[in-house]
Amino acid sequence: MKIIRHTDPTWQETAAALNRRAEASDAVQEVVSGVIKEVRARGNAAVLEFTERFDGAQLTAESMAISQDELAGSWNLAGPDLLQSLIASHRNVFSFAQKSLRQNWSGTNEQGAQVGEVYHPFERVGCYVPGGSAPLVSTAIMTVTLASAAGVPEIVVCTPCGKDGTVNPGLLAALKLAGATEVYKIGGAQAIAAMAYGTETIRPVAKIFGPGNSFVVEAKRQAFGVVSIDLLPGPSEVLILADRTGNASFIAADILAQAEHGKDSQAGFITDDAALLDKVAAEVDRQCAKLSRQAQLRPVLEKGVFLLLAPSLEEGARLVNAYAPEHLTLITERESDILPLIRTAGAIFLGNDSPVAVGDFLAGPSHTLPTGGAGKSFPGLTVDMFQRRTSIIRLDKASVTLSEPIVRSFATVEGLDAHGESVAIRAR
Ligand SMILES: NC(=O)c1ccc[n+]([C@@H]2O[C@H](COP(=O)([O-])OP(=O)(O)OC[C@H]3O[C@@H](n4cnc5c(N)ncnc54)[C@H](O)[C@@H]3O)[C@@H](O)[C@H]2O)c1
Ligand SMILES: [Zn+2]
Repeated sequence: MKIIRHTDPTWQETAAALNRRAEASDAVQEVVSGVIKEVRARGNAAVLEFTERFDGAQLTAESMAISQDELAGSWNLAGPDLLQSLIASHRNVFSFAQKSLRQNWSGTNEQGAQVGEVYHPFERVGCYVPGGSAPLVSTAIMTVTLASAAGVPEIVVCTPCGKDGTVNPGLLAALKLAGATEVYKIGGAQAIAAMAYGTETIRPVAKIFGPGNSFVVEAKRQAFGVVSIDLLPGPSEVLILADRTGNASFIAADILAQAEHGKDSQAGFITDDAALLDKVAAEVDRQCAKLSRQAQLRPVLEKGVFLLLAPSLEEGARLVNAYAPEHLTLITERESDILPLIRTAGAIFLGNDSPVAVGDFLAGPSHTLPTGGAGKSFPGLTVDMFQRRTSIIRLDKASVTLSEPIVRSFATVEGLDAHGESVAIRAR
């Protein structure tokens, strides 16, 4: 763990380094553009080759698709305990999504023209569900459920398989419950390219959703334009901002829950209370010893965890905004002062009793959230991202007459006399 104090001589530089930008390394960009190029040119053959190279699985064009029977059968393999939990989580996520659906509306403008917005679900979307280091059963619920709630008829899912070519049955059960209509057991940049450009087996989608590792996220970024995308949800992270009212054991538990994701995940703790900082550091060490995923925890604790003593909670909030964390936990007796200052967090967890893990699995908002600083430009996944909006305009004689002089002056200055005439001809 890195410990940083505002009294350190290097404080300014360390604080400035927390101001992140979401960009993939040159190496990742290069690998991904190579994969996309191959998949565009050679379709299935390239997808299958990359699956063998990166996932160690030998698939064929037929075996890369999971049949509806296999999907339905997963329900019996998943076990009653997991099924109950999937159903509970799905209920919360579906009901949250229904509340944030956009509705059609229609009104009149100042000239009396009818104006409004109409929303339709996308016809065909792609959801990526990560599976490289763990089967992200929860991500199936947290993306596909929103597509279903928006009424998308064709929901394609790609998720990587293990070396033996299988996908965790619990993950398949979650996909079935959430409403996936096609599932392919491919992952990484090759899966994103297949959904964006299509192959002999996978018809292209209009928009791609869902989190993944740096290869997946970079592939979505490079496919943007051919398809639209939701956001850039990469390796998971948490930041905790607390004053003296923070519970050191709870805070340490959340840091460790984050660190066990392993690899590129990050956890930070910012406080204005020096005694709390020391207690949290001691608690992290104490609790870590009892956990099972030491291989994932140790490297993250070494490189990806920092504890920071800030001169004030306001300065802490400024650092939070610069960092733009995926998850922020805010614990303070001055919540009404500090909460309004936070502008870039993907999701905010309030108070000592709100573990991030409940947001990961159950609470209701999608856990698919911007990471790596992308929170400055992107919000987390919402159901309306599965709705395509269009606008409606209708005029009549009265409103066209009232609009005409205004159009004429724009047309004159822009030198577009046919525009002016197309309105005048109706107003006369
Ligand atoms: N931000 C969010 O909302 C959110 C939610 C859930 C998960 N996540 C993150 O998603 C990530 C999932 O990552 P993962 O790796 O477990 O699964 P993944 O499915 O995203 O990635 C696995 C794929 O990456 C490809 N790959 C691996 N190494 C490669 C290489 N060297 N070159 C090219 N391709 C390669 C492989 O094709 C493999 O199928 C985690 O970092 C997790 O934190 C984020
Ligand atoms: Zn998590």
